[in-house]
Amino acid sequence: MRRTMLYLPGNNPNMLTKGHLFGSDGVILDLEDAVAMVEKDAARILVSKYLKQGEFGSVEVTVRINGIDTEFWKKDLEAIVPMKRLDGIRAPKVDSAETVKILDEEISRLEDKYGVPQGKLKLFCLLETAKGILNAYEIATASPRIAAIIPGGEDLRADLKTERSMDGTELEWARRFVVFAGRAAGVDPLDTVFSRVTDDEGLRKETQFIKQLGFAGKSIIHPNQIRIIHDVFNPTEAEIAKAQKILAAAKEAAERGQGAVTVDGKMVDMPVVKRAEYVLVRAGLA
Ligand SMILES: CC(C)(COP(=O)(O)OP(=O)(O)OC[C@H]1O[C@@H](n2cnc3c(N)ncnc32)[C@H](O)[C@@H]1OP(=O)(O)O)[C@@H](O)C(=O)NCCC(=O)NCCSC(=O)C[C@@](O)(CC(=O)O)C(=O)O
Ligand SMILES: [Mg+2]
Repeated sequence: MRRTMLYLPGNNPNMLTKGHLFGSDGVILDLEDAVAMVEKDAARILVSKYLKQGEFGSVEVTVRINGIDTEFWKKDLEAIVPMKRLDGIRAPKVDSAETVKILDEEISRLEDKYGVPQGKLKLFCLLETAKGILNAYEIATASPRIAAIIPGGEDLRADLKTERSMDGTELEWARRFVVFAGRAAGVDPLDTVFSRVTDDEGLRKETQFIKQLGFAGKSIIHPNQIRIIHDVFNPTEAEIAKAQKILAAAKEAAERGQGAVTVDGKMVDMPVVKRAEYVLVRAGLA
């Protein structure tokens, strides 16, 4: 599950040490925008050291490298690819399949060089420009490494020459498009960060909205955001009971040779069964 992926600034030993203890599904050790230019080299060394020696429990560990238009990205990859505890790479500002190919080739070269199984490292692509959003499907299908596509809301707002609103209207179309592209490609659509770290109600509302759109989870910047997002994504007891009732009724119907049946006055057919199964997957019961 990728309900929550917590950013840990790569130059902050305090956050790198305890970041995996808060209960998020993943952590993102950041070498890009959370790290000032003068700290880039120090952060790379620190992150590499944490991947080598640090304890991350069972969370999914990714590193956000710098963009391929910078002088840093190759050095970033060289420092992290050999490290056993790395599960994936979050690439910023991906705007075309060509960007994915460049990243893919370099990661493959380094996997070969360091004896890492080919394809072990997954790619999480941040789409942070209008061009990147429009190319979402070709990006999502550009390599078997792609695990997720993610709109980078803050950079995208800058590219769109708009501002952050309370309800995120300016991102609505991009979010819907990323969900369609991700689901069509069979990769996870993950949402961008919610920047108002003390606005719990705002976060809950936004999470309910993006879950309803079809996102699989959300990037986060503060540990306090984890509980709220899990609360929204985790099925309730009532949802679990309903899903179990639907699956039992559908099984009985199938045994009688019926494809559709009524449960509590509503039709249950194959798509409803699939959704019920997904509820149980999210509850960890399937
Ligand atoms: C916001 C703030 C400064 C607030 O700090 P404050 O210190 O005021 O918070 P407090 O409440 O006082 O912290 C209480 C205790 O929790 C600890 N604690 C807090 N945050 C923690 C954490 N993340 N990990 C572990 N520990 C944490 C803290 O160390 C303290 O521990 P202690 O001192 O021991 O009591 C802090 O959270 C923070 O730096 N966040 C990460 C920021 C970041 O990474 N930005 C870049 C990624 S986004 C981006 O790039 C946008 C994107 O590119 C992509 C996209 O959308 O995906 C786009 O374009 O959209
Ligand atoms: Mg960004």
